Amino acid sequence: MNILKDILYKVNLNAVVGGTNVTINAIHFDSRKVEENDAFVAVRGTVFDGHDYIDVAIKQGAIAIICEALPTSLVDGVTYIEVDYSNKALAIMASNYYDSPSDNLKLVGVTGTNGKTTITTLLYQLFKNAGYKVGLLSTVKILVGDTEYKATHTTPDSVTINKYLKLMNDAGVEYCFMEVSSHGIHQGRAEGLRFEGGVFTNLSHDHLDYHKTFAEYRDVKKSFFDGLSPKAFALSNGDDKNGLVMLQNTVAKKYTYALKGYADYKAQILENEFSGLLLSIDGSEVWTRLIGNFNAYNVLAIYATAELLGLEKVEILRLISDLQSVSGRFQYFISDEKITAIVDYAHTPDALKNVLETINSIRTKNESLITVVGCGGDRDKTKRPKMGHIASELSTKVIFTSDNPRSEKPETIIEDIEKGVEPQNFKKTLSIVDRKQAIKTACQLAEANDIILIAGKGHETYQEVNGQRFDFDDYKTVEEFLKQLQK
Ligand SMILES: CC(=O)N[C@H]1[C@@H](OP(=O)(O)OP(=O)(O)OC[C@H]2O[C@@H](n3ccc(=O)[nH]c3=O)[C@H](O)[C@@H]2O)O[C@H](CO)[C@@H](O)[C@@H]1O[C@H](C)C(=O)N[C@@H](C)C(=O)N[C@H](CCC(=O)O)C(=O)O
Ligand SMILES: Nc1ncnc2c1ncn2[C@@H]1O[C@H](COP(=O)(O)OP(=O)(O)OP(=O)(O)O)[C@@H](O)[C@H]1O
Ligand SMILES: N[C@H](CCC[C@H](N)C(=O)O)C(=O)O
Ligand SMILES: [Mg+2]
Repeated sequence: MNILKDILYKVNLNAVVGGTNVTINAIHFDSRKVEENDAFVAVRGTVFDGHDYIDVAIKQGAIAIICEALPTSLVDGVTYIEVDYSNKALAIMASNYYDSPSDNLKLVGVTGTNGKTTITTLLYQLFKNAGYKVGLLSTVKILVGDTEYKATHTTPDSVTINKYLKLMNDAGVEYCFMEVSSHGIHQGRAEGLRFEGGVFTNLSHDHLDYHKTFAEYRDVKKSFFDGLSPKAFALSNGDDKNGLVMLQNTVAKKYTYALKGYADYKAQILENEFSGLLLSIDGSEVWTRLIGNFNAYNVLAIYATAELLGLEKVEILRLISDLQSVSGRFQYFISDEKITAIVDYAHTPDALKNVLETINSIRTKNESLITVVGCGGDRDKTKRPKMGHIASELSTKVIFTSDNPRSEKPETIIEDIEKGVEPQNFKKTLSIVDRKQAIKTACQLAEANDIILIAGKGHETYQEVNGQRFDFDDYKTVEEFLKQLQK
């Protein structure tokens, strides 16, 4: 669809100057990408204000400007549209432009602090193995059927989302599972999409640099459920303190899942080993390769979602037992020297605590747990001491190191982490700025039967320093060092 009038369908318009019966080539929110006959949507961001780039966009060929405040001088031949909230207008326009692609498949959004990638990726796997054509929008990658695209965000901008949903339509995709991040909700990236269902995982400390307070962070997540339609389902974690808050005002059909409290979908952990989890779900036993208590929640959420989407219970249980673990999520190997190396994406205090507690519940007293961990630069600083505290309290030894310092000084980030270490735990800790050296040291310290946890970067294959991404892969690095040590 490329007539401006049609692209603006369902957008709340405050003012229109100029004609809307014009043909638009593409929609952009970045002036630097605008070309002849495009529409430019001026968005107020965290650093810049798109309104300052309206003139630049017009010089580059924009023939329609969508903005929250009309410029004082208008250019002839350009159509100006004033809206309340550009981000929302952009998302609705993107959906119209790509012919409402979310109407043509069953889209399920997963939100919460941790577990989104795990749940969406495993739902993708499960539905694929059930014989359907499936799509995935995740932190790790975007999949349109079997075709893979690079992901730059957990939840991409609305134009990108709709572009991929359209590709999914063209490829005959029936189900799409997508991560819905709090930044994504707050910036309206998922506005205007038709969701078949929404899933809430859990809420714990993260992104308090962006959302300022925990209440604001919670309310942003909740607003995703508030926006679901009466035909959709809203599935929430009943054991999470904020699980029922998410369902408070939604008009969608409400369901809960829980291991502890009362819920529509219940599970119990029967066995929790390094090789996997034995669960009882809705009275049936099922074995899965996924490890740790927190994954019992993920598996239950997957089961409930598949059931709500219409799959047979017996079939779902069979498919769950076939699921392969997700890259960078509790990904582990055991070296010839019997050292276990685990790479995990735990980058929040709660995730780190869960992973360490899982390892501690499985390891014996004679086996040491050596943790290598850091915190991202230009991200929530208040989680740093918390992660330092948790890592040093729950490990035998800890090496603090760098994890995407971005524009910050890595030494300063490490100092912030160290502030959370209790005096009695200081002797357990070391700080090595270079992540490669930190991993090498962990390998040298480890003895047979010990466990090395490398947390925070999971699937990432880079280290981001001052706007540049250098190749770096936790899994490959630890694999190489443990091999070298064998010689
Ligand atoms: C903090 C944040 O979320 N920023 C996102 C936001 O950018 P911004 O608000 O900083 O934009 P800005 O640079 O201030 O610019 C404002 C507007 O002016 C425009 N502009 C700017 C300059 C110019 O010359 N011309 C021009 O038109 C920009 O295109 C933009 O539309 O909007 C951009 C477009 O959608 C995003 O790419 C960008 O993500 C940045 C790169 C980012 O790192 N985001 C992270 C924090 C993020 O979104 N993470 C979540 C996952 C979090 C989780 O773990 O749950 C995610 O979903 O990925
Ligand atoms: N249900 C869960 N509850 C708590 N922690 C979890 C849960 N699932 C996974 N984790 C932990 O959180 C880490 C990140 O998991 P995952 O990538 O699935 O989360 P995410 O929500 O997609 O994160 P992001 O916000 O970065 O996209 C895992 O490596 C694991 O340590
Ligand atoms: N989606 C999260 C990922 C954090 C991963 C960690 N390795 C880091 O760079 O802080 C973020 O952008 O905050
Ligand atoms: Mg994710």
